[in-house]
Amino acid sequence: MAHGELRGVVALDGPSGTGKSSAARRLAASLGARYLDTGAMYRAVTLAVLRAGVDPTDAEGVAAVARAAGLAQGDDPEHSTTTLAGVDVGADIRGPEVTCAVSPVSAVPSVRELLVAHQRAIIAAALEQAGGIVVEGRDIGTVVVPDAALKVYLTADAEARAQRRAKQDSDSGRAATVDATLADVRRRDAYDSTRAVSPLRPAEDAVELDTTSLDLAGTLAALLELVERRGLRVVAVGG
Ligand SMILES: Nc1ncnc2c1ncn2[C@@H]1O[C@H](COP(=O)(O)OP(=O)(O)OP(=O)(O)O)[C@@H](O)[C@H]1O
Ligand SMILES: Nc1ccn([C@@H]2O[C@H](COP(=O)(O)O)[C@@H](O)[C@H]2O)c(=O)n1
Repeated sequence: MAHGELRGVVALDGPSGTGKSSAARRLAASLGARYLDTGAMYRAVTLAVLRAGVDPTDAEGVAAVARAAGLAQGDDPEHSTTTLAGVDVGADIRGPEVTCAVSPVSAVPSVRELLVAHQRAIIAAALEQAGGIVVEGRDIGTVVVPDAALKVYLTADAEARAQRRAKQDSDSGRAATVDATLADVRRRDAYDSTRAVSPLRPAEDAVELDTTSLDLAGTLAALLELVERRGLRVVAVGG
């Protein structure tokens, strides 16, 4: 079904496993918009840190690696790419070592400064070229794009999120029990929401959407309705 085109920025924030990436990608694709996965950018810097043998809690070492990493993040919703010095790292950034170390790396203020500037540049170019972009992460509505046309904060019960993530891991050949995944989800959310800089929290003007009892199609439908209600969908003449 054609949904018309998005105008402006849709910011999707929320804890781990609430469906941000899946929903954001589909929303962008169905609205002819660009898509930015900011979590992939923090993951790529974390991969570079681990490869360099730097301690993820060593703020100065981490910042130096981030500056030299040569990170590039694509914004095509059908083919989201993440590269370091021109080499694709899309699969490597999803491994357990990166997932375990990404929160401390993301808490380093100079890493956030560097990546937020990078994200704003990608967003500005996308708005100029395509007119609309869906951006997902933890601080999009609060810090990266505080004037986003629509801010949505996705939530879901921790157990539902752990079940989704465990299924995703087992589908992609990574064994993980729901209990271990639940512990990981809780650990990461606690770290992300209590860090000093840009903690995970809903923007004051964000719409909260609980996806616990929704499937992906239901989440997408709810998002499309919010876009529609805000008047952010432009239908081409004759479309
Ligand atoms: N509403 C939903 N109902 C059922 N499963 C869902 C729903 N939304 C997402 N999923 C599934 O849950 C898993 C995690 O979703 P996704 O990666 O989009 O979450 P996320 O919020 O981006 O997580 P993270 O921040 O950790 O990257 C995926 O396998 C996805 O297909
Ligand atoms: N805007 C963001 C996005 C992500 N993070 C950190 O990256 C981690 C991985 O994110 P995923 O969405 O890929 O799971 C996340 O746990 C945060 O630590 C961030 O700080 N800000």
